Amino acid sequence: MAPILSISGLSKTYDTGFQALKSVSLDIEKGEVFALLGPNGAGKTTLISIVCGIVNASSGSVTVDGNDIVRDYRAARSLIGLVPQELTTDAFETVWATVSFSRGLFGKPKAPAIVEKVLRDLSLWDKKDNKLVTLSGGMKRRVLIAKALAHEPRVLFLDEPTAGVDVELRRDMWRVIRELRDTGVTIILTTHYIEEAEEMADRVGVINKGEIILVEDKAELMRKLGRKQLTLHLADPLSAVPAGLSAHNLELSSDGSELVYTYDTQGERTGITALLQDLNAAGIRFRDLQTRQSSLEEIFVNLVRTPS
Ligand SMILES: Nc1ncnc2c1ncn2[C@@H]1O[C@H](COP(=O)(O)OP(=O)(O)OP(=O)(O)O)[C@@H](O)[C@H]1O
Repeated sequence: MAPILSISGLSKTYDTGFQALKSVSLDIEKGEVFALLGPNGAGKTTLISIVCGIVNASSGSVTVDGNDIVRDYRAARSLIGLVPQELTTDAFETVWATVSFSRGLFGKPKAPAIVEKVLRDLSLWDKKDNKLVTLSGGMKRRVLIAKALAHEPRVLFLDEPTAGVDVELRRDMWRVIRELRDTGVTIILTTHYIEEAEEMADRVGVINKGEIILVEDKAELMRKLGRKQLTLHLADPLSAVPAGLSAHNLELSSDGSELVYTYDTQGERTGITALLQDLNAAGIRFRDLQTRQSSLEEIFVNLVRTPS
């Protein structure tokens, strides 16, 4: 299946001479949730702004469902919705008016039934006559999404959808985004919350200093780069790792009560069997054990860490 969004060799140098994007290529499949992760200033907003026609690229091309964003800009733009971070419309408008107006901006004919469906899907229907100023933060965020959906885009960009919101609202937003995905909308979200990517995404792309340094299926990424730790809770504390166990990659906790073994989930052998045999031979008994996989957070920090 052809990708719904295809970005090819995209570069951007701002007037200041700063190169914010360096030949970025990326294909987004229809119906997926793609999380673009990156530290501050990595180029996420620049990338989205180019695709949405807000910023011009210096070179490269982008197509949306086969429509070039420069040559066929009308067709391309009508397929895209953008949920910005902030609500900038008139605070004294009603929800209904502001969402209907957004549809008009794309030259689409009035369609009360579609606006109604969008508002109902986002649980905003009973707020339709409320002025924006009277809404809670969570409801305002929903209005932002409703505005971006009013012209029935097939690809929805969410720029930091949960920046600065509390945990409850974040979970609420995640549910809303999942429901949208279930209706067939392709979703691309930028975030610096690893938890968000881990929770929501089918695939993860990492951008750093204007370059895409990795694109991977999320589960595959965690499997590939993930390291696992096996913690053994000892029956009797040790003062040092016994010499007989020095061949294993072991660390002893400061109170001597736990041995931590780190291994690569990618390795042919984990080494756990040999470790357990050697522990037995050394007469070390343990009361309990647990394993822990690295989180996307740890993987991400390792990826973007500048070598010192
Ligand atoms: N109009 C502009 N003129 C010059 N430099 C710019 C302009 N807009 C952005 N930049 C620079 O380009 C780089 C990338 O910015 P961008 O906003 O795309 O990053 P980001 O990944 O979205 O960051 P954040 O997570 O902080 O939003 C930054 O160094 C920024 O200072």
